[in-house]
Amino acid sequence: MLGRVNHIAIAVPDLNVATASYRDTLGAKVSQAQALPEHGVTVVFVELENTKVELLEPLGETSPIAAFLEKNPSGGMHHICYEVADILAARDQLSATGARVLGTGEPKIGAHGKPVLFLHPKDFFGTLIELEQV
Ligand SMILES: CC[C@H](C(=O)O)C(=O)SCCNC(=O)CCNC(=O)[C@H](O)C(C)(C)COP(=O)(O)OP(=O)(O)OC[C@H]1O[C@@H](n2cnc3c(N)ncnc32)[C@H](O)[C@@H]1OP(=O)(O)O
Ligand SMILES: [Co+2]
Repeated sequence: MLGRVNHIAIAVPDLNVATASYRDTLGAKVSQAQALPEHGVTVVFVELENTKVELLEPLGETSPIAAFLEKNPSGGMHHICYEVADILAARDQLSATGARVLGTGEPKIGAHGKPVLFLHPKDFFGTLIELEQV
């Protein structure tokens, strides 16, 4: 079911500080910040040769990363995003095994303009998984 790692996400308390650190200290290529109100986050992508790192800052009162940052105030690794060829087939296959698909269960359009879904971290060894259809 799984294809490539599309990105690894890090929740950060201050996106400007984190972006400057990746750009100026680590010498990485970084994207412009993108606000995604439907997802409750603002994102910057760090573009690497073999994958991307997604820096996430909470946006709005009901951000899904707010509780995570309360528990990890200096930030932390938040999720890993795997590519899948058919997100609805992946969802149905996973649901049949008892894995919890988060939210309504219907894919939303993610930061790359493609359908995404999230799987509960308690079902995958403490790691929140995002699936992105490519
Ligand atoms: C789509 C735009 C962009 C993109 O790439 O295109 C993004 O990636 S947006 C990313 C932000 N969106 C999401 O994270 C959506 C999915 N997340 C959720 O639905 C929630 O955050 C959820 C269900 C993972 C946790 O929410 P909840 O309100 O239940 O928070 P709790 O603090 O009560 O957590 C319950 C339990 O899970 C542990 N937990 C929470 N988050 C994580 C995590 N990121 N990694 C590992 N574990 C996590 C938390 O510690 C609690 O454990 P407990 O043992 O009970 O303390
Ligand atoms: Co993501």
